[in-house]
Amino acid sequence: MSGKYKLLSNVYFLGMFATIGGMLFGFDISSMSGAVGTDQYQNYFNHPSSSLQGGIVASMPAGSFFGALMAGPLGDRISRRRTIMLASCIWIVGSIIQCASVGVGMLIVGRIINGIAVGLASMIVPVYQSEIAPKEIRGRIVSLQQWAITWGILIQYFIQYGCAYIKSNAAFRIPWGIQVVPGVILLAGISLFPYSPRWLADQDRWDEALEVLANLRAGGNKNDPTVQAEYKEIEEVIRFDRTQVARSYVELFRKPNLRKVFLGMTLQSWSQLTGMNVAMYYIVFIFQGAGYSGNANLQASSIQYVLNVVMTIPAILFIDRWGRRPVLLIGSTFMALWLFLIGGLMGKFGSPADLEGNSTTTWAIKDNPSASHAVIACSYLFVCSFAISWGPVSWTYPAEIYPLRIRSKAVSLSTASNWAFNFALAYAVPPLLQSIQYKTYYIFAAFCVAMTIHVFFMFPETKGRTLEEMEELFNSDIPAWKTQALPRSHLDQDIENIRHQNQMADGTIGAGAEKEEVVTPTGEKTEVSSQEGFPTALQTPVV
Ligand SMILES: OC[C@H]1O[C@](O)(CO)[C@@H](O)[C@@H]1O
Repeated sequence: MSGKYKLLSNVYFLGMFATIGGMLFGFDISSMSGAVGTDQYQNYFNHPSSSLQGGIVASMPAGSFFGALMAGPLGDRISRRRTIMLASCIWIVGSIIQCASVGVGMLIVGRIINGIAVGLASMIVPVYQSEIAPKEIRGRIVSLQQWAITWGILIQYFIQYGCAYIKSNAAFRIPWGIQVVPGVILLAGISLFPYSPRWLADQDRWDEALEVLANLRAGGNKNDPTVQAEYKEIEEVIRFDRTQVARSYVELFRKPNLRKVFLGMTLQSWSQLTGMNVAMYYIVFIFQGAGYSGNANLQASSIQYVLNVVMTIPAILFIDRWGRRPVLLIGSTFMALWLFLIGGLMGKFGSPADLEGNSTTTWAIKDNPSASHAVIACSYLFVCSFAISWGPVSWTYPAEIYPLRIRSKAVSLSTASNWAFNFALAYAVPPLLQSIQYKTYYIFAAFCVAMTIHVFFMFPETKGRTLEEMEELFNSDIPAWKTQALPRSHLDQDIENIRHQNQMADGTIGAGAEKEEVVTPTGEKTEVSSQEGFPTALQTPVV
């Protein structure tokens, strides 16, 4: 392979670059946070009422919901790669419309269009990443998506913060205009990227699939045992898939897919029900409740966005070693703890508050710096607990559990669930904070307890399995809490077999048919000649 294309076959580079799609998501989350507080914005749009402002904010997640649903069929039909290109184009158009808005109507149209782009990208980027990544680092590569989201939130927050100091009447437009830049970079970059090898194989473009796989895994060597074994597995699964029911949304809700589809959708819904986006959208209100105002509030908020970026890094580095289940379980247990503490501290040390010019914060801690600091500390710890766990895993898990024939549509549904709850909470939280004040945190804490129980009993461990093996894992009767200790992936054994066969063909080792013990899915032990290789992908070597 020519050196020029080296980068374009480096999984880290491809995975990292594709996450610019995730960055758009982050931009989207904080694209209003700074603008709404400026006089220029308020005067230009005639001081939108709070419900109109709510509509302006929520128009983006609403667009994203539909974008995520559209991404599934598009990803199958025009390819993952072209869907990312399409998302970039739509994003550029939406950003230009927002930046040039001459009224609320145009602003909302621009935000809906941007939302559609984000919905498309938020669904298809993790699918593309998971399909190009080898199983050993798949969790890490897909987690980059969440990292990019956190960067997007942070960068956009600071751009808006900075623009609030520019005296021009048009300053509030600058952050929306700047959004065009990542869209153009993503479009230009992705147009040079390879197609997903799994998508190519599914289109019967087998030679190209093998070529891309060889480039991604072995510097272009198609005979490399790793490439051969993975290619063989993809081929087996696609042939098997074709004997199954036709691909349609209806199939998603039938056995054996229903369980996986339900898990993917609930995982994404739970990730929103942790209350993390309350911390992202309404952090100013939380800190007002803790007794912070003005600049102190803005600085405290920015620390939280920085923590969100920093604490996603350990997840990226270690997710493939730690596994998905422990990370989810520990994350939600701690989040429940911090939320109960925030609610408890506010309940004990707070009192009804009538904050001038703000109708949302009706309960606050006054003149008790220790209690205020404790609430802020818990809120930071909450963000850290989310960033290291549910943030990345809520993307990794759905992108890896579905078979190819339904992957695109099923990830569409799980991503759309994220957006549906994102939208609902963006609306529901201000009135909740106003009416039941600090008790709102107890509701989210209770959700965190519920999700911990749900994960413990229902979510199998997926670390180190190939995408093709998931079928077997989810259809087995092994209880979820025992899946952590299952034997290693059979792909590793297949690779060893191919290597062994190659050595025999080379004459490097003797022709004696060594016997190896394997366990079939039904639990029987049997001896297989390693000379023959493993006849099907369904055997699991004894470890
Ligand atoms: O990092 C926080 C962000 O992460 C997400 O949950 C996506 O995984 C967003 O909804 C949220 O704003």
